[in-house]
Amino acid sequence: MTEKKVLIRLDHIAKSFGSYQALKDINISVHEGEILGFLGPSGSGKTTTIKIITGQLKPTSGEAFVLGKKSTEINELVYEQIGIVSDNSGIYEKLTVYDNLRYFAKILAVKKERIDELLKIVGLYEHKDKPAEKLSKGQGQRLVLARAVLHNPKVLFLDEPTSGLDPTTAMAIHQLLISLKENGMAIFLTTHNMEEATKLCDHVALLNEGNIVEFGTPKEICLRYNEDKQFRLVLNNQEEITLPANAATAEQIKEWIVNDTFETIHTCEPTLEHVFVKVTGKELR
Ligand SMILES: Nc1ncnc2c1ncn2[C@@H]1O[C@H](COP(=O)(O)OP(=O)(O)OP(=O)(O)O)[C@@H](O)[C@H]1O
Repeated sequence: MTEKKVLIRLDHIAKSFGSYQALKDINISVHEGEILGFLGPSGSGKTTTIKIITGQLKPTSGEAFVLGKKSTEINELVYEQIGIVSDNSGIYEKLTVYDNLRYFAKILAVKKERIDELLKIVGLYEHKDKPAEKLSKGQGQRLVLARAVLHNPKVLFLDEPTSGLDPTTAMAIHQLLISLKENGMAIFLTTHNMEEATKLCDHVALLNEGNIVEFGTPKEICLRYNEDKQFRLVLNNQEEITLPANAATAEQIKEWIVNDTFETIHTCEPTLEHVFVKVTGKELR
C-alpha cells in the first residue's frame, strides 16, 4: 500500500496577540483522503489556526505547511489547490446562483459542465436562476461550499459547515464531504456538533486554551474515557436500568437471557460530547 501524502502540517505552532497566547504548541498532520475535526470551545483558537495554515496570519513561532509549501510562502499555484469556506466567502449577492459559480469557474479555468454537476450534488440546481441574496441560509451555505470545491481543490478548510442547517441539508453536505474525501481531498473542519464530528471525521483534535489536549479517531478518544464500564438494559416492562460491568451483573444478565426478560442491552461508553465537556470543563455552545 502506498503511503498517504501529508497535505497539511503544523509544527510547533504558537501564536500570541500582544501578551495573550492564543496557540501554545500545536502539532498536527492531515493526510490526503482524510477529514480532520478540529474541535474546541469558543475562543480556543480554531479560526486562528486555519488563518495560520492558509497564510492569512503569521505564527509567532513554529511552521505550518500546506501541500508541502510553507504557509508564509503560499503562492497562487498553491491557492488554486485550496478551498476555504468561512464567513467571508466572496459570493456576489446580486448575481444568480449559476452566475456566481460561472464567474469563479472562469477565474479558475473550470469547465461549465462542472457547475451543473455541483449544483445537482448540493441540491441547488432548481434554484440556479435565483439571485444569491434570495437564498435561504442553508441554500446560501451550500452555494458557498459549491464555490469552494468548484475547482476540485486538494485541501479544503471548513468553518462550521452545517451550523444552523436542517438535518436533511446537513446530511447532503456530509455526503458531499465524504465523496470529496474518497477522491483524495484533505478536509480540515471545525464544528461544535459532536455528532457530526463522530460520524464524519477520521481523526479529531480537541483544542483547549491553545493546546491540543486529545487526538485520535472519535472511537479511540471515547474509549479512553470509558472509565465506569456499564450496561444499559431495557426490560420487557419498558423499565430502563444501568448496571456496572461486574460478575454480579453478568449473572443477572445470564438469568434475564434464559428467561427472555429484556428487550435491549447496550454498553454505555461516553460520547465525544461527554469527553469534550470533561476535558474542557465547558459546555458545547
Ligand atoms: N486579531 C486578534 N487580536 C487579538 N486577539 C485575537 C485576534 N484574533 C483572535 N484573537 C483571540 O484569540 C483567541 C482565539 O480566537 P479564535 O477566533 O481563533 O477562536 P475560535 O476557537 O475560532 O472561536 P469560535 O469558536 O468562537 O469561532 C480568542 O481569545 C480571541 O479573542
